[in-house]
Amino acid sequence: MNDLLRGINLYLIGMMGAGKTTVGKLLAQQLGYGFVDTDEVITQVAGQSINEIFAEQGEEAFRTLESQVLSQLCAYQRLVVATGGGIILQRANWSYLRHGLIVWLDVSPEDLYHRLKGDTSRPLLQHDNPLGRLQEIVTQRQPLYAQADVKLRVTVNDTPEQVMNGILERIPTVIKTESPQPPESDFEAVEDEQN
Ligand SMILES: Nc1ncnc2c1ncn2[C@@H]1O[C@H](COP(=O)(O)OP(=O)(O)OP(=O)(O)O)[C@@H](O)[C@H]1O
Ligand SMILES: O=C(O)C1=C[C@@H](O)[C@@H](O)[C@H](O)C1
Ligand SMILES: [Mg+2]
Repeated sequence: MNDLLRGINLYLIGMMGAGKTTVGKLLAQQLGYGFVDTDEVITQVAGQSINEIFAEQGEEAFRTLESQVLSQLCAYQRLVVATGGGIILQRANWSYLRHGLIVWLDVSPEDLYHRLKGDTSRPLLQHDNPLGRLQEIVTQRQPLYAQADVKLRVTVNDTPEQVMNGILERIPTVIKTESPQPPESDFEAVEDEQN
């Protein structure tokens, strides 16, 4: 698999709660890659939680930080990057994501709700109807997530290990391999014609 990937980064995209952080860590371990979580880097750089950044600086400031962090990752190879759920919203981010292979973990709003109910760390879900909010956000973002190179539908029955294996199985089908060298005999035939 590492020969096929030739060090390119893997970017996991998808809704909050899709499993990008959970599966990303496993995938990095399996590939011997480094692991970076953009949400984690942002909270370290800002010295604030995501809730605090949204409340004190606003979502736009968060999106600016997110874009800066993502752009800097292009300088590195052999990374699995768990992105924030909204990373796909800014057009400029797509050129950074396209630096590597983009993998979408596609989870239904109902399954996301099941995973995240009671969670207070995602500011966009601090809502009186979190399931309705998830349904709205999924509907808005679906066409953007669908631009990924690898699209993996994940259901409640899929363990993080199964999701990781699903990603690894699909990579060979989407990697653009270098065109193979012609066999030795073809070179000889060309040389023969020239002589
Ligand atoms: N395949 C899975 N099966 C069961 N639970 C899972 C699976 N993937 C993730 N979870 C659980 O769902 C929750 C959210 O997962 P995680 O934090 O990895 O999502 P995320 O995509 O990184 O979300 P965010 O965009 O908010 O960072 C966690 O409690 C995690 O343990
Ligand atoms: O889907 C989103 O917009 C977000 C997802 C999380 O990963 C965080 O980046 C933040 O809570 C916003
Ligand atoms: Mg995450």
